[in-house]
Amino acid sequence: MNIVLTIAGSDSGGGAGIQADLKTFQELNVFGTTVITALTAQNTLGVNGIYPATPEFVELQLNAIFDDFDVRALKTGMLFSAEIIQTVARNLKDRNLRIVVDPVMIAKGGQALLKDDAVQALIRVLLPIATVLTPNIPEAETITGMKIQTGEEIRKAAQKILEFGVECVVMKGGHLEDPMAVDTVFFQDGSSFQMKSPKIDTRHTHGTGCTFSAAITAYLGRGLSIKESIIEAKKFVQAAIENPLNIGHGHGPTNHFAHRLGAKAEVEIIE
Ligand SMILES: Nc1ncnc2c1ncn2[C@@H]1O[C@H](COP(=O)(O)OP(=O)(O)O)[C@@H](O)[C@H]1O
Ligand SMILES: Cc1ncc(COP(=O)(O)OP(=O)(O)O)c(N)n1
Repeated sequence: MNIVLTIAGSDSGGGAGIQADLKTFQELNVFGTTVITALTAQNTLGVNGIYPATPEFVELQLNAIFDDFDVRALKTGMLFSAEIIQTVARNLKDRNLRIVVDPVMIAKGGQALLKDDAVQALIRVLLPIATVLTPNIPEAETITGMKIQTGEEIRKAAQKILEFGVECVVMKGGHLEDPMAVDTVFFQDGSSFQMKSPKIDTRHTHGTGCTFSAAITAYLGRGLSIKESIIEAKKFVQAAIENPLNIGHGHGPTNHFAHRLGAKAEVEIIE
């Protein structure tokens, strides 16, 4: 069995964070383990409170996992503070791991999931060891300090992110004014490709970023290439958005079961 890990925050509402990651891992036939960085009191209407773990307890969880399991790939989600980021990066360095970094900063309801002063730590210690970084446009703007609206601005920002040391960056286009959900992927060797799918008109998009990065991690854990993992993950999240569950009174979760129930999503790949 392929073992993967998520280092992220708990979403009591079950649509994002650790819960979305574990559901995705289960659906994609990998064994999921967890390191919880923070508890959130959260539902589809918003985040009512955050209770972070101490960096020492994050390290204790990491040791528990690495002392016993042969983890092949992992993802990071909500990391909350510079201290937790430093603890995580220190414990991941020099291990033979494929690392997906989802630079979670702000929840859909506007609540901060990463402290402002933690962004520099993310750039300095986590990006250099990342295999894949999956920023949405606002996150990419914060990381690069650049305004991003056009295709050319996406390319320039991606170039700057690659200079921070990540192997591959997926610039997620879900937040752009576009009838299609277009993600553009850039690699260190200068190659790139685009993934296009119809943008679904729905408010049930809570946890889309978590689900996408968890699916990339699952496919990497199963031994797929970086490119294949990203394409298959885009299909997984598209199917999850296209078949909503109608849970809660706000931004409802995506449907992790859609894949198991045979939902197929068409994603156009443009080289
Ligand atoms: N309404 C939508 N319809 C189809 N795909 C979407 C939609 N919103 C986001 N996506 C896709 O979901 C994935 C996660 O992106 P996004 O929602 O932007 O992440 P985040 O949750 O980090 O803001 C990306 O592949 C993006 O293109
Ligand atoms: C605990 C926790 N982690 C991450 C998020 C953000 O998830 P994301 O997939 O970006 O979805 P939205 O918050 O944008 O709906 C979260 N909310 N909680």
